[in-house]
Amino acid sequence: MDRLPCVLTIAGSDSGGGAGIQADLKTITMLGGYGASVITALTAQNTAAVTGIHAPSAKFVALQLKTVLDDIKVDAAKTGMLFSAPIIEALAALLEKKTFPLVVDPVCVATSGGKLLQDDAVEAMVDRMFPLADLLTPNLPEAELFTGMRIESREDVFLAGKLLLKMGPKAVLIKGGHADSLAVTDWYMTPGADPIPFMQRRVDTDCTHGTGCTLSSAIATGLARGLDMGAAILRGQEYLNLALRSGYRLGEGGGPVNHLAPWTKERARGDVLTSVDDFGRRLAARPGLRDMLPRGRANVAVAVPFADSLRDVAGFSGGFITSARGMVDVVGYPEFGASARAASLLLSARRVRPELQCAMTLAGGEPVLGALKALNMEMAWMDWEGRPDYVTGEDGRFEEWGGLEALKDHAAPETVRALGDPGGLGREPTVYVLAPDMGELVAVLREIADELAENPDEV
Ligand SMILES: Nc1ncnc2c1ncn2[C@@H]1O[C@H](COP(=O)(O)OP(=O)(O)OP(=O)(O)O)[C@@H](O)[C@H]1O
Ligand SMILES: Cc1ncc(CO)c(N)n1
Repeated sequence: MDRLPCVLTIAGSDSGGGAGIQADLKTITMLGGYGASVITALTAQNTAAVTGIHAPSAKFVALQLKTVLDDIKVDAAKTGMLFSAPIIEALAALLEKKTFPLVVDPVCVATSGGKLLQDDAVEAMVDRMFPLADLLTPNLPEAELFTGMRIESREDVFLAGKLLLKMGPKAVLIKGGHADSLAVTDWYMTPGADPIPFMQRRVDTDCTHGTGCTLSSAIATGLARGLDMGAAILRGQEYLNLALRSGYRLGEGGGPVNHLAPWTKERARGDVLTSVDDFGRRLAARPGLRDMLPRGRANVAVAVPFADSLRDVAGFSGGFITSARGMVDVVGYPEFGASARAASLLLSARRVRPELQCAMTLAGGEPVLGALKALNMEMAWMDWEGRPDYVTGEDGRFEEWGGLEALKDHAAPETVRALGDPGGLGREPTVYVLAPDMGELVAVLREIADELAENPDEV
């Protein structure tokens, strides 16, 4: 086995497990690093509060660092909660000789409000730690504290960044998690260069315990793996965003981000392929589906949890084709990235309805429309005529744009069971049925088939 890149975290322990050393080690492991740790302080903490802090002597904290460095080759490190001036002094004296990149997350206050840096340690943090940082990652309140200025506008962020850079770090990332906007922008600044925005979509959640710790560890792991700073920040943000989207409530306070999210997603891939395969067999075994499927290609799209690209949605490599007798030919094999149209539609629908996991192409002619109506299944229509110029009919681009628009414009998007494409010159009208899981998709198709055949035993 090749050696894993070693990432050292120098931080406090969070007994609740969502932030601090615990978040750091989970992040480092998930992103392919080997995590070593120097514990600066123990916090008695849960999701709601920090109820106590117990710090070892500065000498013992330094002994942990010296002992790790004497034996283990560290490829990158991060600091988090450093707690007191003596601890900072003792660590800095050793870190001055470091040969690896260091990310300094100047943790001051827990998300739940507990103070994690003593007031008289602020100066030591600035004087001793900032000059050692390859990247400093303050959130907005921390940037305000260290610069002594109020940050209310983008210009203020840039000015604060300049002031922080003067304190010695090679680069600064001012995190925007605490600002109030649709996208979250973290501003990356280096001396003499224009600020660079790193944007992610804002996740509507209060499960943000440990976001800062997770991001700084993820960046350090990227650096340890040899990424440059820009790529390490981007990868770190992507990981954090997925972990935020799949966060969950653990106790009374803001829940933790889900560090395991990439693994959960990966593990689901096998199950999704199996379900696509089963679905194809069931469809192929049913005669009389002529009215249900379009004359051209149809496909099924099934997404893994937290899917965010076509690579996360499976279908059949060649889709479905109906023969003149109404038999379905399943073409090819289950594959991720296969069904461009149905998958693009599903991904866009999931932006409004994240619970949707499946979509399937049906014929858009009167029989199916009539059946949907008779079954009281709510439909929304995509607007081929109203599409902007850059939206072509290729590769699912229309479905990606049209599906989102149709759901966004609908008065009650949560009630929509199918999205219609009216078709046009050379385009066959189609309907995409939407479902939260495979069982539901099969049930809906059965209802439609029953309605079409007026025969309760079909499909
Ligand atoms: N709701 C959100 N949606 C998307 N990204 C977010 C959200 N909240 C925070 N982030 C991102 O999380 C990272 C940490 O930002 P934040 O400003 O919350 O740091 P922090 O306050 O140091 O974190 P901590 O809660 O661990 O103290 C940043 O990259 C930020 O953009
Ligand atoms: C130990 C520790 N470090 C950092 C944070 C910041 O979220 C926290 N809550 N607890």
